[in-house]
Amino acid sequence: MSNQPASALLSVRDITVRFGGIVALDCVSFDVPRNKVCGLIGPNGAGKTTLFNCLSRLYSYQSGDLQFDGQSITNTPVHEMPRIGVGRTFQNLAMFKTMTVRQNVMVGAHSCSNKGFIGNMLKTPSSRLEEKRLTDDANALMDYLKLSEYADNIVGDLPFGIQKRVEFARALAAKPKMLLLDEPAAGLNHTEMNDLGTFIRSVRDDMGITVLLVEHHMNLVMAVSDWIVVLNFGKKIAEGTPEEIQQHPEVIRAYLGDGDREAA
Ligand SMILES: Nc1ncnc2c1ncn2[C@@H]1O[C@H](COP(=O)(O)OP(=O)(O)OP(=O)(O)O)[C@@H](O)[C@H]1O
Repeated sequence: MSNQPASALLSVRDITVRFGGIVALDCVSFDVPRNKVCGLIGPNGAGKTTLFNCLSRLYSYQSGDLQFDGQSITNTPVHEMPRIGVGRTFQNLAMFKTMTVRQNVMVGAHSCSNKGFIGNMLKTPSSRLEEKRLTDDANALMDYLKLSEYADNIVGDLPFGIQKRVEFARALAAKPKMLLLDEPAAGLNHTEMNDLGTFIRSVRDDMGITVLLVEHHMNLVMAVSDWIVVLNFGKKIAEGTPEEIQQHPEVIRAYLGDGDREAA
């Protein structure tokens, strides 16, 4: 294996976000290397979701730049994000709950399709071919995520853990280069959490997808991350390997230190 550092797929450069008087992100910079799992952690209110929302282009930042695959995405509209290769899941599942599993996965697939509305409407030969390719890909993904038996079930009728897998399938159907996972372990039982760890690693290893993971379950973050970035009160306080982060004095203080602060 080469000793060269992996090139960054995402570069976060001096991002600052203010909400009135609150500085949610204060000049935050870090790189996410290609084909790695990067954990983004920090206590409540540290700025993790705000950063995810900047990356998804749901929030604007007052200063700084986000470079994805060598290009600034500062002016990229939110609807373009799937097409440039950024996929995302949400804390509160974002899906069409009255549609079937298959229909949800096809929505994800269509979000990166290059066939326009007119081509699809007129059913041109090339749009029919494209539709077949998307359907085949969706079937393969449902297979991969063990969802085939639920393909024609309404999503809202399925147990929570399966709905989560549908959300992953929908995000993966758009063939992202990077997947943003926002607290994917929330609400999962122990077995589902173990399956999630396996899934995150396989997304990296089998599909070559880079993952940025916001998660409060430290065991999961430490088990799956190649690199971890720590925020506290909107500032980056540390980054490193899971081993380095677990021993980092400022990280330990951030998680355990409220008592010290009050005592001071
Ligand atoms: N839309 C908003 N309007 C005003 N303040 C906001 C908004 N979004 C976030 N904030 C504030 O910005 C700060 C960072 O919040 P953020 O939700 O990004 O933290 P977080 O690390 O994701 O926290 P948690 O782990 O609790 O989800 C907090 O002080 C929060 O109250």
